[in-house]
Amino acid sequence: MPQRFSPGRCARLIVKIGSALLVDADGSIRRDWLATVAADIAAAHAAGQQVVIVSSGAIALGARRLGLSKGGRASLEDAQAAAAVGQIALSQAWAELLGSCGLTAAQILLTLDDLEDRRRYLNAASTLDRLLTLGAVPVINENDSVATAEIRFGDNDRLAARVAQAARAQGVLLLSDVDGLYTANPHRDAAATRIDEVTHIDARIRAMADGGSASGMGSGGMASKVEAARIAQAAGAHLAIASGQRPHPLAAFLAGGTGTVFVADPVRGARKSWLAGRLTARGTIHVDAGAADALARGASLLAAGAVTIDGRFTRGDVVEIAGPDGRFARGLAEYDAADAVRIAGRRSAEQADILGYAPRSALVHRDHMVLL
Ligand SMILES: Nc1ncnc2c1ncn2[C@@H]1O[C@H](COP(=O)(O)OP(=O)(O)O)[C@@H](O)[C@H]1O
Ligand SMILES: N[C@@H](CCC(=O)OP(=O)(O)O)C(=O)O
Repeated sequence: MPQRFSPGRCARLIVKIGSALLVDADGSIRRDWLATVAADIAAAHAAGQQVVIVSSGAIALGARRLGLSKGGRASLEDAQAAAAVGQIALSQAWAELLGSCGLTAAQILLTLDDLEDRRRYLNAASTLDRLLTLGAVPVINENDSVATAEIRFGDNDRLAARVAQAARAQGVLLLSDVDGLYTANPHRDAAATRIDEVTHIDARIRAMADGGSASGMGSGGMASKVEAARIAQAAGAHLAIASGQRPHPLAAFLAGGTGTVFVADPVRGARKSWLAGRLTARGTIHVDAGAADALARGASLLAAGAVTIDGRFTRGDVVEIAGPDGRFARGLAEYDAADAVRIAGRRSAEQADILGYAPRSALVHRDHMVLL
């Protein structure tokens, strides 16, 4: 295990547990195994660490109880119903198992919007902070019963990375049925080898990860873990993928077990890190090559460099910025879309006449922009 991520030293650690680990093939909770995870968390807690659990499994658990096909994922309505039934069983199991180790479980169910909207994000962050300070162990899942197709994470990997950001955690551990990122899906390619450390996620790394879930219970596959890693890195947290197949998986990893570590980027400001981790944007500003170069060197985006503008956004909304080679930055719009369209490609001197008011210094200011 690379020395740069020492999970035992993280004051705050997020541990995400996938459906395939939590739920048996017959649809029941793997209680004995889960008890060993609870014991590991209690040990970490006793050593002074604050641990947040992101627990999948509601849909898989509920599907069995409702007799739904395809693990409850045949339709959005099935998944919503299955989650409503499964989540009760899941919370009960966590409350009992953590309780028997002397810990207080605290459930939080989040939707994508709770973390994408800055005000709601700050609200969720302060709830988390308070719970951790009070010594409780937050157990988080997506609120699948009300999540809709458009407004949902759909996988708990990216949710865990966003939670790490909200909790200002130093590390995320994704426990899965596979012990890391391989050069190809190891279930399909016997020659695939595990990668120990990734500092920069590029197209080559993304191409290694399949989106499908071999167990048929999970949803994200490796692709969502790599995307989660990118969010965590940008938030200044290390992320590791490790196997949860055996009892006491957290203790095994903390003791130096194997896995793939995605090394954190240098920490940036809280707002920029929130921006980098966002999953949605209201529009896209397409810029020319000159503007793309200027932004890469740290400049603000001036209206003169904009070529076309897509989407409906208002001032302060998050927009993506795409150059000739594709999307490369994200920031807060200084104008509503309608005004942005009117001044796109125009020099500063022309803008006041077009707008009828004094133009702002940029379409997207560099203080409210991150390069991806
Ligand atoms: N490059 C890869 N390296 C490792 N596993 C991969 C890769 N590409 C795809 N996978 C698949 O990802 C699966 C883990 O994702 P998933 O089933 O969603 O797990 P979880 O329920 O833990 O989120 C592995 O079992 C494997 O089949
Ligand atoms: N929120 C869903 C889990 C979705 C999910 O990410 O599953 P997994 O890929 O197993 O971590 C549930 O509780 O069933």
